[in-house]
Amino acid sequence: MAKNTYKQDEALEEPFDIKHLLRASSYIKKYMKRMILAIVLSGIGGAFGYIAPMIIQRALDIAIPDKNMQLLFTLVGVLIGIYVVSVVFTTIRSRIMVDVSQNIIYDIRKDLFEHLQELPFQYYDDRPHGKILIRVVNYVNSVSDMLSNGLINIVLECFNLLFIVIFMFMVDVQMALVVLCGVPVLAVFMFWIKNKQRKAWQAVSNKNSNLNAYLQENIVGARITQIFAREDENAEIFDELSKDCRRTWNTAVRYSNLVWPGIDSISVCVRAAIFLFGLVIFGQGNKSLGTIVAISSYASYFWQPIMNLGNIFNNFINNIAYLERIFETIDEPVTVKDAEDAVPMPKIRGKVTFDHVQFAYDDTKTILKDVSFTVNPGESVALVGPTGAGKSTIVNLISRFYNVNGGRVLIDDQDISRVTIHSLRSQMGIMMQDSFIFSGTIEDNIRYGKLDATREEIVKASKIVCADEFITKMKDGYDTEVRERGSMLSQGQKQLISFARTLLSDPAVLILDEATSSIDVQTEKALQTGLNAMLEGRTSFIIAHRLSTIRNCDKIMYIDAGGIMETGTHEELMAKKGYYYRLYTAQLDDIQTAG
Ligand SMILES: Nc1ncnc2c1ncn2[C@@H]1O[C@H](COP(=O)(O)OP(=O)(O)OP(=O)(O)O)[C@@H](O)[C@H]1O
Repeated sequence: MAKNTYKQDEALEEPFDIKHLLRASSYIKKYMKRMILAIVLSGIGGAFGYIAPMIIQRALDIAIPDKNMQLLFTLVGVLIGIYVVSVVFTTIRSRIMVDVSQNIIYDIRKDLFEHLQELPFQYYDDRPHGKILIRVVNYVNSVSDMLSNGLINIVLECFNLLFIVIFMFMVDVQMALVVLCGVPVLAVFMFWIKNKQRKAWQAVSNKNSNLNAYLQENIVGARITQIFAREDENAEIFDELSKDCRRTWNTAVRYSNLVWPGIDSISVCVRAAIFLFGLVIFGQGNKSLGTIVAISSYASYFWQPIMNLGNIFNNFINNIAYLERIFETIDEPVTVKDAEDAVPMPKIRGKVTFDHVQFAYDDTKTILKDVSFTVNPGESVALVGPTGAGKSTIVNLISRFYNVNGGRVLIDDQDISRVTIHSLRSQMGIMMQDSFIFSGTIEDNIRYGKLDATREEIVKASKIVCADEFITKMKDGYDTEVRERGSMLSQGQKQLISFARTLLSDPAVLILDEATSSIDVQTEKALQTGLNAMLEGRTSFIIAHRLSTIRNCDKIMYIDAGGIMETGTHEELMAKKGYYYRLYTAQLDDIQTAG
């Protein structure tokens, strides 16, 4: 997906490209045997069904006029037998196909999800998440139906058509030709209506995708909407997007509603022609009543497969576009990935070096220009500076969430682009300002840091970071269910849980990006002991706007204008009376004024 917003339709009207279908065949290969069995069962069931009009013809032309009851009962028995076989075979086929289709959905979703998990931050920065969701949920459903039922139905409908034509010719060649005269008329009508229908349904799909993107954005931003009382404006946008959905849906349904009346009209004309030709033009008495009834039945069957093939063709065109979108996502380059000769990162001691690092998120602006520094194992470093200076960018590069554009980031003198990402990140503890809480219990959330941790280890970590006190006050303690995103917890509580989670993972390098911003001063003071215990023996990078919290760090780096403007301890930088001094005193002044 190119960069996109909820206001932009996705390009779905692609020229039919067989390569997507060929690629998709990898998803159906392992279910081929079952699909062939389904085709055979349906073929047999269908063929049996088409014998019925011939049996009725015999009943009307022979058994009833001759009053041959034995023949009549035999024919009725055969009819019932045909019906039973058709039903049994069709039911088995349906079961097989439901199973195959669900397996294909599972396989494609698995590939998509695994890939989405590997995609770099940048991918998610550039796209509405609602549109990513619609690919994984709706498009995959639709495509899997095409790959399973769609492909089988093409084969079956072609067989159906063939059977019907053969049986019609077996009943009467002249009358069969009369029926076939309706085909060109039907073909023109189908071509016109299906083209309209396809475009109309693509528009529906696009508008739904836009609505989904906007809805998702609004659910996440519901609090901000209410804070800024933006409900009316948002409702208006939502209203417009909903109207687009309604309008496109109505148009699509209007075309769909034209299909059956159109086909019915052609079918009625053909059947009228059957009676006209059968009873008048070919001469009275030349065609038996049974022949006319049988041909008329076949003629009514005849349109169904043609109509179904038209629908399948339409679905194919739409689904090929969906397939392309799915493959586009699967092919989205994982720009941050293991090098081919990547080796596992040995146990980290904690020396972190930036060696002439250059970095830009995009072509518009260089964020870090030739940044170099070294942090020794066990040192704590605070990154300070104005907003947007590049502090978070620096810590994101240490964990290799982005690749550097120039220079190297080294840990223990090892270039981190040469080690496996998993071995690197699994030794890092990263705490962001927005502490993400998953649905589940508090214990589950803390255990996220170490999946095999015991309850004792969890409680111990919580005690160190001062989370135990508020957790044990809750009715169910560590077993308290926190709803999605931890909506029942305060920001500070979420951060404390996050601290416990990080401590449990026992990282060699610790990154705290505004991690204590939501914790009240009192708790922060209490937490400081825990925090000190946490920092002990680990290299740590701390970003904090509240400068009082980083005074004791071994080193403070003042970041601005794409580089490090000052480095030193709190005392050194205060004595220097430079950038840090001004920032610190300004903050002190603010506190005193507020006090
Ligand atoms: N995903 C992104 N894509 C493009 N530009 C980005 C992205 N993330 C950050 N930036 C830009 O990079 C610059 C540095 O951002 P960064 O988040 O590192 O600043 P910061 O010093 O941590 O700021 P703050 O103190 O406000 O958190 C900013 O100008 C920001 O606009």
